[in-house]
Amino acid sequence: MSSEATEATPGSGSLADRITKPEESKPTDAPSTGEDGAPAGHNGSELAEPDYTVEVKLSDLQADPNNPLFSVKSFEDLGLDERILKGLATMNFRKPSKVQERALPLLMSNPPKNLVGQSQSGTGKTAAFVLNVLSRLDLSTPEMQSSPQALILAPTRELARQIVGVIQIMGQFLDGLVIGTAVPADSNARTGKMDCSVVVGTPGTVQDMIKRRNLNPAQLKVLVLDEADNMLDQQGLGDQCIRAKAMLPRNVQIVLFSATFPAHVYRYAGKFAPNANEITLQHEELTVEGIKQLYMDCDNEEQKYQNLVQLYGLLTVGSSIIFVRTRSSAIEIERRMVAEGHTVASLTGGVEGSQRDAVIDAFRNGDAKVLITTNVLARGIDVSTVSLVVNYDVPEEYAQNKPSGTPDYQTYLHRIGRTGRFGRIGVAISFVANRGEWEMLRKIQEHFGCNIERIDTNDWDEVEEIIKKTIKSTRAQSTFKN
Ligand SMILES: Nc1ncnc2c1ncn2[C@@H]1O[C@H](COP(=O)(O)OP(=O)(O)OP(=O)(O)O)[C@@H](O)[C@H]1O
Repeated sequence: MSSEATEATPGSGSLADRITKPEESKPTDAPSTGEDGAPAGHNGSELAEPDYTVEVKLSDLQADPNNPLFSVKSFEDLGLDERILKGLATMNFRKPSKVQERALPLLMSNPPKNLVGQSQSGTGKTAAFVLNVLSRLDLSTPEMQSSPQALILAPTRELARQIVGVIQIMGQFLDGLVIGTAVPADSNARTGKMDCSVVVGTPGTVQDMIKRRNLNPAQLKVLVLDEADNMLDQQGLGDQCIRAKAMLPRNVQIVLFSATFPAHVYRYAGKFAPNANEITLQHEELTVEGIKQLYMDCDNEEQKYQNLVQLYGLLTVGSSIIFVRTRSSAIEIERRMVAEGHTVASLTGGVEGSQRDAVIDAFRNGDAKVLITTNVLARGIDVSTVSLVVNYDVPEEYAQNKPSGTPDYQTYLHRIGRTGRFGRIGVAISFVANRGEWEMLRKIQEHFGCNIERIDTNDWDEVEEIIKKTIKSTRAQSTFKN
């Protein structure tokens, strides 16, 4: 796994920067929502796409028992508090997805039980754990409002901030709810106390805050690990999670979620969250149907760059993410493309937090449409306008016990899962420049039993037609009619 996802500088920042009350962040008018559910400005699709012809209804997908978005129940049936239902209504969430419908009764029953939950990328795992967290809070006194009662850990600052955004909107009608963000501070930031009801953060910073007594774990009732397989499997992050858990009350409810749980991590997850209820996927259910997977042959590394530039006009049709192996190649590709007059942004683990925040925020709101990044953004990031993912380098695993040329299956699935969110269609193109990459992609295809189609770069008109056609249907399906 890439070391990019680990935190560079555990620390803590100013209170004002880190703690938000929902009422402060509430827009003056009712939040505008994308037709699919998520509010605009919080990843929702506010796409005004006039030129499509096909419409796939979200309600049709949610009525199909074989679809991961299927449910028979409504949110009302799940016994949620009125104020939380009101929050969901502003997000235009009409019906739960399969994982939400299955997980919520298990999560919310008493006495609380641990849960290990798996569901495909983009199927609404965040809401599943956030709704349980919000349901379990006691906000009856100012003292409780400022006592951390739930702790949510995520592998990167971007994901932690995104989860904070979801809680802000979903919990906006819960008076007294205060949310704290515990992510590495910029080097000049001050330290502050986490006087809030929910803390979302990265493991190193959280562990550090507990140690420095800036975060009092005494009242914690729920611990959530998002992207749990990655957190538990990755050196550094795993240790930080274990140490953070050891500092929490013994009876805390432990909730682990991910789209992927490779067998060895799954066994370990069972130890981290003992006697847990389990929601798992069959191996053949892992891939998301709406993502069209393609690959392009490139003669050499330089031709990868040339192909990317050729693709550029298509990339800007929606938003797109280009995944590369190293920070230095992200920076180099950005430099060359910008020098040639293209507008692209890059985000890697090598830059200060505030700069990373500025880049991801620009990407979310559409100011930057092409984002070059490493595995640091492979997981969890939810930007519904992403219609194209490029694997500039096929993801490879670099574990000591793995021979070179071992594909990183999980990362492939998470990377391509940045598109095709909640029933949308997206395109994922992998560049293949040598025998090794070709072999890895072949293994990925075999592993997931999926079809990764070749597109011929000798005829760019045809390439354009294939991708545009799919992106066009992507856009068609981005505006769900409920
Ligand atoms: N019940 C719902 N109705 C409508 N939209 C929903 C619903 N639940 C979630 N969504 C939307 O679906 C998108 C994907 O949700 P989320 O980010 O939680 O997926 P995920 O399962 O955590 O994916 P990943 O594995 O990539 O982290 C979000 O934009 C979210 O707002």
